[in-house]
Amino acid sequence: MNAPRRWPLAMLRLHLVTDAALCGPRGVEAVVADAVRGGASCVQLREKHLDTRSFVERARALKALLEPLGVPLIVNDRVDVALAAGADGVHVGQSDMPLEDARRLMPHALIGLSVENAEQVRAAHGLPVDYLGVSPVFATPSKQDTAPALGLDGLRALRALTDLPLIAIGGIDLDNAAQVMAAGADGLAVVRALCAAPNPAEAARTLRQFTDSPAPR
Ligand SMILES: Cc1ncc(COP(=O)(O)OP(=O)(O)O)c(N)n1
Ligand SMILES: Cc1ncsc1CCOP(=O)(O)O
Ligand SMILES: [Mg+2]
Repeated sequence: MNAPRRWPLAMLRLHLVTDAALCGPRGVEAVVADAVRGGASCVQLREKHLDTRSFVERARALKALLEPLGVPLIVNDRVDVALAAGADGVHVGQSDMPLEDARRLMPHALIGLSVENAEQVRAAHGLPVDYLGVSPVFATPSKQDTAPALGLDGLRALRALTDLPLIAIGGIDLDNAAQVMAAGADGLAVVRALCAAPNPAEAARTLRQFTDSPAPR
């Protein structure tokens, strides 16, 4: 049995995962502000190259931006950074801090876990997790070290194994978002579709149409 859901599904529908390089000269904060205005319902700060101090500063700045808007901030990989910045949660993968340790350190946080196959989905049963990030649905240039793409059939197969909220990630864009939702995702997580969008607010608005009115499965 998983713990009762503490975070409403509505908060998980459209998950912006940041990429500072793709945000470019606009900067991460401006892109996040724009995407949230369009309907991004949660933000994951993902920094693979920042030093710890800069990571904490960026997380604090985003938390200050998002708190008044009621949009949760999740930190990728780093429980210490999430705690220091007062973030709402953390996203951990299969090689990151074990989920149970993250939960012990952040008892009330929004905690997500990456899963790439059926074994990992089964192993997540009973863990104190709020959502599973299912990846990668499609091949993506945004992350190189992934398992082979699941495809829509792979996503459907994982959907059949769990009632935990499934947030699909990897190669999701405006053209395939409807199919991904129809294959059983509860929400979408995207990097390029928002960080590289000429108009992140408009892109978020369009993606929200797919997450909020999914085609029948
Ligand atoms: C929502 C979501 N799902 C999956 C991931 C991938 O996490 P992980 O496997 O730990 O890989 P990195 O993002 O740390 O490179 C994610 N970040 N978000
Ligand atoms: C962080 C991450 N985890 C699995 S795939 C991925 C990158 C997704 O990026 P994009 O939405 O640009 O394909
Ligand atoms: Mg990770």
